[in-house]
Amino acid sequence: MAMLADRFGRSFPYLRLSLLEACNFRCGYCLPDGHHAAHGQPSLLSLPEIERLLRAFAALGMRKLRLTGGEPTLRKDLVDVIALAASVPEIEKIAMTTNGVLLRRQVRDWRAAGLTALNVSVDSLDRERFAAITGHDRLDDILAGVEDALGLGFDAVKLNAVLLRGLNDEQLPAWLDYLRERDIAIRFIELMQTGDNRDYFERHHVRAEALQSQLEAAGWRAQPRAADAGPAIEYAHPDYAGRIGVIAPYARDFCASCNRLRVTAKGDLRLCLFGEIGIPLRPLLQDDSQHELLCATISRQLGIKRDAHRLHQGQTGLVPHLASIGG
Ligand SMILES: Nc1nc2c(ncn2[C@@H]2O[C@H](COP(=O)(O)OP(=O)(O)OP(=O)(O)O)[C@@H](O)[C@H]2O)c(=O)[nH]1
Ligand SMILES: C[S@@+](CC[C@H](N)C(=O)[O-])C[C@H]1O[C@@H](n2cnc3c(N)ncnc32)[C@H](O)[C@@H]1O
Ligand code: SF4
Ligand code: SF4
Repeated sequence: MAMLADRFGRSFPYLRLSLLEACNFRCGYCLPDGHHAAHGQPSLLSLPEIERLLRAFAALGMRKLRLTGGEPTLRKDLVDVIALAASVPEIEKIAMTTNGVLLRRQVRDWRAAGLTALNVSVDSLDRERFAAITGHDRLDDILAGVEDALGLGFDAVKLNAVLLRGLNDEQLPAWLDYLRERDIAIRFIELMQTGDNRDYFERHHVRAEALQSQLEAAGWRAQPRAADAGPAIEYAHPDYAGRIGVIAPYARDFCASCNRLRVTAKGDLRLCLFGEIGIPLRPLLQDDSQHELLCATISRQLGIKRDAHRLHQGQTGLVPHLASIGG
């Protein structure tokens, strides 16, 4: 079967699957008022639907799956979802992005079910700042869960912090202390505008380039990217066990290395994080006999994937907030 490719020569080994839109946090840039269930919301994809979806993407060359949300760990059958993904032979990497609140209690179960990599969002190492940004005073618990995860033999454990002017953009020294002895990556993400966060964006957006120059001046060196890697440019330094990544979506040519597709919790294919259309796949996930049609539908849609987002023009596409698609 043909591998997924688009008009711009890009291929797509990486699928980001959102397991649900709900979240238990209230990050100021994402869900400042918390999650509110929409009336008449369709039920989440069932395990058989997820299995058909993963088998189709795997047949089309997907080798890395990321589970995301909302908060993916709120899904009651998460361990079954991970085990199901692990049973698809072509899928080599099963990663998840989480706010980390359930790490301490559940990370061993996720690892045992087959999770191979973990990204945890930690916007600040300062307890009060963390609570102010996320709406929850849970930093200590989350960091303890990260320590647990580091002992479980994951291929990678990474942290994510959204760079926020005036809230956490002067905390590099604390991060450097944290990274000195730990084999972990912290990735600083440039805040992205979405449909709902315009005022917050205007107040707190800060370009990531200044941080990159600062790192380079201090002897951090950019590392080569793997073909299935996410969008971070990762830097290493001989004096530190950990690494620093920078995700700079407003940088020139950011989208040239796009290698990922998304499926929402309702089963819509999204060709871009900031795309204008959702292609409903759920009707094609109802029976194993639909496999070929499902694969052909996904492949065909790649023909209309755009070269890049239009964030510089303030076009944020369908997403009201990144919890609605999984980032
Ligand atoms: N604009 C844009 N942002 C992205 C894209 N992929 C990931 N991000 C953002 O990068 C941040 C970190 O994403 P993660 O869920 O940790 O995934 P990742 O960076 O692909 O992770 P790795 O596979 O470990 O490199 C989130 O804020 C995402 O929204 C993308 O295709 N476009
Ligand atoms: C949408 S969350 C979903 C997974 C999980 N709830 C979490 O926070 O890790 C995925 C990632 O997107 C990031 N994110 C959310 N909104 C963002 C925005 N407007 N700009 C940049 N990153 C954002 C979060 O910090 C998180 O690292
Ligand atoms: S960034 Fe993640 S944890 Fe924060 S509100 Fe959005 S979905 Fe929830
Ligand atoms: S913004 Fe769209 S095109 Fe650009 S890297 Fe992200 S998903 Fe790919």
